[in-house]
Amino acid sequence: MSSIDFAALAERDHADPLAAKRNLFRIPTDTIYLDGNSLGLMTHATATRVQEVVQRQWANDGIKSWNQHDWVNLPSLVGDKIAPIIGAAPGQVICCDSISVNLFKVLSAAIKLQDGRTQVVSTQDNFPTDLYMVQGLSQLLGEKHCALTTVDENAILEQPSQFINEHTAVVLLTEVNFRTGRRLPLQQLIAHAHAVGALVIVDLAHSAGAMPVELDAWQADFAVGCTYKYLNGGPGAPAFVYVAKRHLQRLNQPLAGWFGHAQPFAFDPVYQPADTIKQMLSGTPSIIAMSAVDAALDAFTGVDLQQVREKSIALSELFLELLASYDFAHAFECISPADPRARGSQLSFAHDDAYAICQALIEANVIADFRAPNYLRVGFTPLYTSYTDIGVAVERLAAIMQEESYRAPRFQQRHAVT
Ligand SMILES: Cc1ncc(COP(=O)(O)O)c(C=O)c1O
Ligand SMILES: Nc1c(O)cccc1C(=O)C[C@H](N)C(=O)O
Repeated sequence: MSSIDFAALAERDHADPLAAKRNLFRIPTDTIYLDGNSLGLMTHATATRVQEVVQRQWANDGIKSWNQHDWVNLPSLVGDKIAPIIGAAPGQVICCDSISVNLFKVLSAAIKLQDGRTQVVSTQDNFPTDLYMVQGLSQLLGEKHCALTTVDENAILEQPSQFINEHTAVVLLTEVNFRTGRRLPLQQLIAHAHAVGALVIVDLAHSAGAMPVELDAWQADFAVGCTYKYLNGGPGAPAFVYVAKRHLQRLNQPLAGWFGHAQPFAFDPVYQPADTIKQMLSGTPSIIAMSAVDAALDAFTGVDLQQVREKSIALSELFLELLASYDFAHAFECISPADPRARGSQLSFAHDDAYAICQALIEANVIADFRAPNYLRVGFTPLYTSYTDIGVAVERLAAIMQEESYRAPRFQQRHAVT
């Protein structure tokens, strides 16, 4: 048995320097949303902006809007808004396509820069699309030009020289593991890769907006990330890609589309890439979706990402502490690192009944998610998750576990998206 001290949690919310940011978001009624690591919530400003783009810009100004509302520069404007969140100086980030497509562009370009080296090293448990993109490129170019080696996360940390060495062309690392929430020490791994002449591509899907990221200071070569998780850009929102300034003049990305041309409206039959980050564009940007990202990013105005990180750690530690006070806690094996500095902004628990428990939580308006084979994930978004939220979530979880309501047949039925 346990009882949660909600007065103490309310005090922590009162003292929270980020508390006011919660008002910028549409929080579904009576809902504790712990899935911002998959799809962030919508801001009020986003809804207003999408209305504006659709009802006024497109409806009234039609094609004139490319100039009148600067639609044509939206990818780089949004890129420059994302840049400070990931520690990049202006001119190195652009918003476009998906992580998958952007990975294909930077992987191909990086391999080409390496002139002779062919090995791409990544982690076995990386998000599958990252590995698929290397496999696809390998099929296209042939194993002799691009070959994937996957390595266990522990092994890469314990013996970096064994896996990242003079044979390695590119190291592809996701900072935070989507399944376990484990955070890799990127700065250290980038330094090691550079010492042996390898280039590094970083996937920031679970980092951007959740913690400080210092791409320029770490000297990352390339990075990709999505805007639909902690940046709250909306379902399928366009992703971003970072190319370090030092590579911009000598890059050759293969999805050479007209928006990446030096002069798209010259309609030149011969491709001539822009010499700026715009060369990473391919086709026409999705303006409505990108406008949603643009508006959502305003929630980061004045935000200190160190404070975001501190609150993320405090929320996750609170979750663990409250959970531990219940008898049923022993059945939840936390597979995320015990040291909060080695985690992203989520906790993952292995439990034999994780799927049914997750469904029961969702029915109780605690939105968590499930990842195969038996992991329950809870994500913390410091801009809108409160300390009281954590108390309510654990209290509702306790009711589900104590009453064993998750055993009901309706919670066993699997959905297509989990
Ligand atoms: C680490 C990581 N990379 C890539 C993706 C997917 O990228 P996209 O669907 O934008 O191609 C995800 C989640 O969807 C992810 O967690
Ligand atoms: N991108 C997603 C989607 O289009 C549908 C459902 C979930 C997602 C996700 O973001 C999955 C996510 N990358 C994960 O960490 O599991």
